[in-house]
Amino acid sequence: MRMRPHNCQRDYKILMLGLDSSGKTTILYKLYSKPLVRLIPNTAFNIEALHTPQGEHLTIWDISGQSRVNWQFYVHGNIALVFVVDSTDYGRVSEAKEALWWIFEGHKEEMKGTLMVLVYANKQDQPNAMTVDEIKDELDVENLPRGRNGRHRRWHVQGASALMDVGLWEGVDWLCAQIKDTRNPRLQS
Ligand SMILES: Nc1nc2c(ncn2[C@@H]2O[C@H](COP(=O)(O)OP(=O)(O)OP(=O)(O)O)[C@@H](O)[C@H]2O)c(=O)[nH]1
Ligand SMILES: [Mg+2]
Repeated sequence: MRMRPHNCQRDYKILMLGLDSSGKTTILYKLYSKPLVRLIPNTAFNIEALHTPQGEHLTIWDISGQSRVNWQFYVHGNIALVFVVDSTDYGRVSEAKEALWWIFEGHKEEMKGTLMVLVYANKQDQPNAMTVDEIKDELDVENLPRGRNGRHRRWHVQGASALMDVGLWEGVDWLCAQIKDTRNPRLQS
């Protein structure tokens, strides 16, 4: 059975980035290929809004990885970054790391409110895929710069196969749990 986010109650903007061909659009398509789906396609990006039966609302912006320069136009105002990696692409994993770090280091002001990083280690259906731990180490996710007021950014590397529809909702559910935590006054800093 699919896991669905069950604890998001407001509108949240979420940015999905990653190198070209990592699987972003496939992930988006799989996540929203349900009766709840509302699709707003565009040439450079896709936006999908999910309304769950409980009234939760996530808006995910899927930006093409082909021209990374364009990413700068979308980095502002996202509560979370979803970064997608092709786990089979050993030749470009260092480029993926460089891209991930550039998002944060090159856009400190715009990204300061982005408190969560969900990495999809995608294409796990392939036998030669790097593991979740390998992707975590290759991207050095643990050491990403801190957010607003030096606040620790929460991160999670989720093994996934967009093709087989595996791991995607687990990632979304993690995001929703983190978003819920940010509303918890005890955890505000
Ligand atoms: N084996 C496998 N292939 C996948 C998976 N996810 C995506 N693909 C394939 O990877 C290719 C690229 O997928 P896209 O979703 O178009 O990649 P993208 O990240 O949106 O690429 P850009 O829009 O160019 O930035 C397609 O041929 C997909 O079928 C997966 O989990 N496993
Ligand atoms: Mg795409």
